[in-house]
Amino acid sequence: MDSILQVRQVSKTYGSRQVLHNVSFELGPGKIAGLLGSNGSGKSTMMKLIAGLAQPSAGSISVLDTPVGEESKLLVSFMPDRPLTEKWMKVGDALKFMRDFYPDFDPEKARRMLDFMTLSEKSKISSLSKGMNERLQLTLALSRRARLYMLDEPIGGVDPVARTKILNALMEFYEEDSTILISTHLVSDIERIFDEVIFIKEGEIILHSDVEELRLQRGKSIDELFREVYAEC
Ligand SMILES: Nc1ncnc2c1ncn2[C@@H]1O[C@H](COP(=O)(O)OP(=O)(O)OP(=O)(O)O)[C@@H](O)[C@H]1O
Repeated sequence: MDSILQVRQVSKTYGSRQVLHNVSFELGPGKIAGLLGSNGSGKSTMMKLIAGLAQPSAGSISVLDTPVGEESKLLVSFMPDRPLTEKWMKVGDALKFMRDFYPDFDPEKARRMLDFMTLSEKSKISSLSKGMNERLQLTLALSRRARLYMLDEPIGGVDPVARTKILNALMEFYEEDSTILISTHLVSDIERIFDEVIFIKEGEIILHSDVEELRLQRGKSIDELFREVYAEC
């Protein structure tokens, strides 16, 4: 398998607290993978390390054989769980900001996505609802021509209608040769789009599997399995 992402024996410690324990996994091209875990299991920390926004305490990460650093940031588009945009901006300013910052940002794709999302370039970001803001952040992240997209809780805290819209946009605008890693604990809404899932519990990977194989093997939906595994958390 050609690997897009390689995570090798990564640990992360904050002060005296170890939040990731010897994590290893790989993702191939053209996959949508779910990074699933309950609150505090280490999903955001893992994504920040892959995005190069924090350093592992041990181990190594590479994207398309490029060790995580300045160069790998050009290959990875990251939608963090908190917006990168400033509240004073209008949606159009956010597009300009992205174009100035990232040479691979595609303004045409962003405009098509904004239409799909029923978002106007003239809207002030501070006036957007949480669901609309999530739509904007997803638009900005997916409008880069990256090889790996990472979306941290893209449907967190939004209503079911907005969730469906966000997931439909993801399927509509996803480039099929790229790879997407999506963190969430809201599994039932989103499991239909995953090719594979990674379960992370207390900073350790406890399962990494193809979704179809897992459903066949266990005779359960991913959501049912998730609820079983995290029942005691
Ligand atoms: N900068 C930090 N300093 C100290 N502890 C941190 C820091 N960032 C995260 N943690 C701790 O690391 C653990 C994992 O947090 P993380 O945000 O990665 O989990 P998560 O799975 O994304 O959770 P959630 O679903 O709640 O966002 C938590 O116990 C958190 O308190």
